[in-house]
Amino acid sequence: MTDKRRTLTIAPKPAGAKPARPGGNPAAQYARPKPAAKVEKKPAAKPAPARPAEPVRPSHEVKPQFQQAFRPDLPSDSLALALLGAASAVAQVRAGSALPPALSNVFASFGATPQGRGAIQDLAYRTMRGLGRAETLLGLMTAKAPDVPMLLGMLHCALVLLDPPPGESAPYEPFTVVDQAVTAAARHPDLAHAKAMVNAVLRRFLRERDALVASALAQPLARWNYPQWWIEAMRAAYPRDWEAILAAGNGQPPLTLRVNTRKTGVEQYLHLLEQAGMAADVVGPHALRLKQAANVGQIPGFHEGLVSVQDAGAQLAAPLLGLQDGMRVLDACAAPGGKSGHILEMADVDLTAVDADAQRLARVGDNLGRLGLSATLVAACAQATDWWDGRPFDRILADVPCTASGIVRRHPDIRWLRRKTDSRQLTTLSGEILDNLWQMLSADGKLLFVTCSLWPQESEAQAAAFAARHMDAIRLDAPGQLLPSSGAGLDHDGLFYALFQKRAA
Ligand SMILES: C[S@@+](CC[C@H](N)C(=O)[O-])C[C@H]1O[C@@H](n2cnc3c(N)ncnc32)[C@H](O)[C@@H]1O
Repeated sequence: MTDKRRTLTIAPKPAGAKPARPGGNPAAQYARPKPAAKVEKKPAAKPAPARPAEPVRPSHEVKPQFQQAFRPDLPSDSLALALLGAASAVAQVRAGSALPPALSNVFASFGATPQGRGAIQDLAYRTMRGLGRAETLLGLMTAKAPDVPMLLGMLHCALVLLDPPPGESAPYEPFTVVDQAVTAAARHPDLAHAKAMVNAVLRRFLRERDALVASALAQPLARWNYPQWWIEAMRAAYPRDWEAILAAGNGQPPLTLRVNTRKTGVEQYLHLLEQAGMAADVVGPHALRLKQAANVGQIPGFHEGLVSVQDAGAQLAAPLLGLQDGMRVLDACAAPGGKSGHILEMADVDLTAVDADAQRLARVGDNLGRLGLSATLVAACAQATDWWDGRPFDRILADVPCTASGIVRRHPDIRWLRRKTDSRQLTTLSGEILDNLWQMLSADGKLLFVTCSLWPQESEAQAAAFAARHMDAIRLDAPGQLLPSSGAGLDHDGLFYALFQKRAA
């Protein structure tokens, strides 16, 4: 099967121009002809040393400009448009963007309707979860992966639809997927040349599905849908649990709510949900897992601040701090403010919320506003002191930046974006943050170190190294490494908690 590459048309040469000679300057053939002018004779200059001949760059070597934002004239609720939107988002992730901003770009450039957004988002997230398997299948059917990002994204998205994960039914009939993928390809400038290839690959997959899937599953990339280095690192870190951890990261995340006990109670809110026809399980002291996902607009009392969306594992942070009214509390990496809100719901404290990202920090203000709570917001780096007034804090929450390897079920793009070396850089930064914050803690005060990482170097090893550096740090009881789990009465992401108290002088 051949993937015919597009060639660029070369601008016509000006009439009368000499044919370009091999070895001439390729740019010269496009230069505007100089007006005829009197030429002043200069004394004869030394002949320039002969330059090595530069070959003319053939047109097929010129990288085409891809049009990932092109919106063809297709019905806004068609699967063809959803395939193109998702393919564009997937292509952006492969180029290094996180999925949420990639989707925002697609929605804006496509002028997507709410229904269209839902379809594009669903397909893009599915593809992130099944990318390793789709990539492996495509590799089995083509000699070389297509180098047009939209084409690659389109084939991955279509294969994910034709090949749902075990136990899940296919969301569309196979012939619909093939028909819509070919229609989409025909209407897009990056794909039109490969319309026949899209058709051939997808039909071949349908014909040879069993053999292709069996062959693909022999490869860890397809079996687990994570990069090879990630699989190996997880296996090394968790020799007993690595398979369950990888599988958990491929599951659908639940929608878990935190009940705002300043405004209502768990039983009372469960009743409100019931009245709205929504069933939920209790998965923590204030945590309710909805049985069916919903938009926040559909959640009773959300806009009035009765509840927030927060994973049950993340809901452990505020209670671990042992808060009391009147305390001075620092949330050092606060945005978007999930844990800040919980802290303020639990006690009347004077909260300072710091985050290095001013845009994300604004979301802390929005979230607290919805809950009817407030804090002092500071856009600053937690490893610096220039923002600190020198007054010690009674409690510090350090929910440090990390690789987020524990929340891949919510952010399935993370595994494809991270590099093996990211962890080392983030560990250095979080070590600096912890050391800096320690001096801001009062004697007897408590610092809670949190990550949403599963890599031990970011979590337990960091906590142990911190304790070794600070002889005045007493390590108190805390959950340590929580592996992602879901089940009856239990459902949380992978998080790490270490709690330290400063020895009184
Ligand atoms: C894990 S998130 C915090 C989540 C938050 N605690 C919550 O519960 O909603 C980490 C945050 O650290 C911020 N951050 C990254 N580097 C930072 C730094 N050097 N100083 C302060 N904040 C930083 C990021 O902008 C991000 O918002």
